[in-house]
Amino acid sequence: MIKLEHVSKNYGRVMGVKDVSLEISEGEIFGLVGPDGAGKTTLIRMIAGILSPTEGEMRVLGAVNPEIIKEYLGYVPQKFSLYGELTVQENIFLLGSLYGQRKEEIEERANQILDFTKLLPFKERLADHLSGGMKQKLALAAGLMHRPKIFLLDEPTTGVDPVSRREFWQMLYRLNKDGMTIIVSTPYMDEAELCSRVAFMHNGIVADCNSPQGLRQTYPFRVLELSAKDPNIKRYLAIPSVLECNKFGDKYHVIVKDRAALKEVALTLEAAGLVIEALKEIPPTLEDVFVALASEVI
Ligand SMILES: Nc1ncnc2c1ncn2[C@@H]1O[C@H](COP(=O)(O)OP(=O)(O)OP(=O)(O)O)[C@@H](O)[C@H]1O
Repeated sequence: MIKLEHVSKNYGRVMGVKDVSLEISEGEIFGLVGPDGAGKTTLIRMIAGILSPTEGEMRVLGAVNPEIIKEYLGYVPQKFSLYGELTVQENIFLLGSLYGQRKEEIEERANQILDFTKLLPFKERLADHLSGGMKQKLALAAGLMHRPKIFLLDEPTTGVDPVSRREFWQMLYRLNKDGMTIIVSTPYMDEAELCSRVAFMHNGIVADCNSPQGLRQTYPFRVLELSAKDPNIKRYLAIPSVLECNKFGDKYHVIVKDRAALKEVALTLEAAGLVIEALKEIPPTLEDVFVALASEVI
């Protein structure tokens, strides 16, 4: 459905995206994750036809012409870009008219999507007076106006409260169930878990791309979860069998090569006089995988 072959984008001397080849199939919820500046926005904007690649080729449903591609796509940008001084309904109506839809068609579609996004009771409210979560729903509604086949969303839930985030994802799931292909960038690991496949971006490249389960299964190391209260834990664990030690909430994830390291870690910490509250092997989380990909140890 979407095919990128050796796509690159440079902004003068800065490479936003480097030699990315990807295929996204119909019906996927395809996630893009990666640290700030990894190239996610650049990639999404190229697929959306807003930016042109400096190199490489991109096809969306067989088309290469951005003007044709735009017809198939809905796009929710990272920053709210609708009119704050217009009401919810006026924003939607305006978009409908920009797409050249007839008045009755606009009204019918606006009612459908405002109902779907639960914005109907707020249709007379100025966009500027909506909460962060509702603004994102309005952006989603706006992107749906022309019935796109593919929906691109750039960090749509960043800064949105957890309840609104869940509601937003329920909407994405319903759209996907009705046949829409979704490409979404997110900084949240729980959202990455909800995708059919995830591409992890780093310094403009796609470092890995697989299902969340596949990413965890191919992770080559073991993860030890450690609970111990000492600010110097990382320093004590500067031993050959420990590859990395990362803080996860109030615990640590100690990344080791093999199971034998568990004993060595315990002995090292005990020798340093540390009280270990808990130390056990756990399956790797997506975050473990991404941390390793970002530090280029896998
Ligand atoms: N218009 C621009 N001019 C120059 N450099 C840019 C421009 N847009 C992006 N970049 C650079 O390209 C790289 C990729 O940026 P991009 O915004 O695509 O990353 P990102 O993963 O979306 O990060 P974020 O989540 O912070 O937006 C970064 O180094 C960024 O500074």
